[in-house]
Amino acid sequence: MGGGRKAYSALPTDYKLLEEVGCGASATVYRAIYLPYNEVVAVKCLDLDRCNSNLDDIRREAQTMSLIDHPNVIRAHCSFVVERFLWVVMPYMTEGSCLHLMKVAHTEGFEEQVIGSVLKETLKALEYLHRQGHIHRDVKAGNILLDSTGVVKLGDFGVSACMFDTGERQRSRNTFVGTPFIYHSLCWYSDQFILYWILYRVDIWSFGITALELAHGHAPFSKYPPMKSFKEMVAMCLVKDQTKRPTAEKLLKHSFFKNAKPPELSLKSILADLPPLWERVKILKVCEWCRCVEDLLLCICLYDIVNELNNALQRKDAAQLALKKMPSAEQEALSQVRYVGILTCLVVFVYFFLFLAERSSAMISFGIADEYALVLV
Ligand SMILES: Nc1ncnc2c1ncn2[C@@H]1O[C@H](COP(=O)(O)OP(=O)(O)OP(=O)(O)O)[C@@H](O)[C@H]1O
Repeated sequence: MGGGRKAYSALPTDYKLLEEVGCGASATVYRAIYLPYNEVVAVKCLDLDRCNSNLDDIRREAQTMSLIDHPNVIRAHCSFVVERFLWVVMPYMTEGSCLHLMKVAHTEGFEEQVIGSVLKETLKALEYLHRQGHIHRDVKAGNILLDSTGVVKLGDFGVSACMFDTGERQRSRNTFVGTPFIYHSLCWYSDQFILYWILYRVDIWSFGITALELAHGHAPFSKYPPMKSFKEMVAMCLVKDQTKRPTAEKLLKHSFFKNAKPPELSLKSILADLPPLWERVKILKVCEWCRCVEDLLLCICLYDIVNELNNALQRKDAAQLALKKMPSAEQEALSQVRYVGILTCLVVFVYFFLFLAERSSAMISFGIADEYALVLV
């Protein structure tokens, strides 16, 4: 590897996998030690059996990822196949993704200052990628990684996104991502340039959605009334007509980013007093498990209620047969009482269901808060 970059070997025995620090649709990410340098790295293990792309496509994407050279974009040190997994070795980002952080400790989203810094760094990454002819296509809070010194990097570029792409999307990825430099020069001389010009703006749309994601729960336009510039910036990204969306370069000049603090200052507030990343992953897993148990209990409850209603109806039918001998006024009164009973049951059932549905959606935040308190104790 040239350009003064450190070389990393493709020997799995040179890496000691430690704790799991993240899990995506097709991959698990581990904190690891690269033994020859005694350096902490992240190893993303992609399950090739769960991927749609062939190995050559995946290799090419990983190679593209290793050509990236920008402080705000995660670059792969190297990648190689180990049994049915592709290992992608990359710098370890001690605080994980923004999504992760929000789930564990900022369920209401981040404050304006933090959002401004994180988004500005992300935008710098996008501006670089677009200038190089790349389209990220998977901009989201789960792919914005942070470290304890306030470094922000856009991750997951060109590897996991391609895994599930098929048809047009896959073709366009191969065209625009697989051969960026040649393509970039060629497209200046062809109609395809127009296509490229439009396509990269999908990243701007996702960027707008990511901005809302980071502010989620904040009701961003109410809790912080002065966020007018934020609102305006997001609205610019979420214009339906792609040609009217701004470029990353233009967005960077927006007043919302002009006032953004450097991340090493603003991120301190959200990173303070948290357990290490791998502990947080465990907490989230426990919460996920609790949610599954709650769902299971809900199913059992519903099953019992439906069973009970069924039995009640059967009892009613049996009683009606017996009542045929009774005088009609008495029959009427009794059946009215039964109908009221069944109706009450149904109303209780609906209320109970709504209550549990609401609880189970709120559960993850409460669960995390409780678990987190336990860890801190
Ligand atoms: N270099 C890294 N350092 C530290 N943590 C990481 C690193 N890369 C990924 N992670 C953590 O692992 C999680 C899963 O990573 P991955 O890239 O597979 O996730 P994803 O993009 O959220 O999933 P998907 O592939 O389904 O889109 C991330 O959300 C992040 O918390």
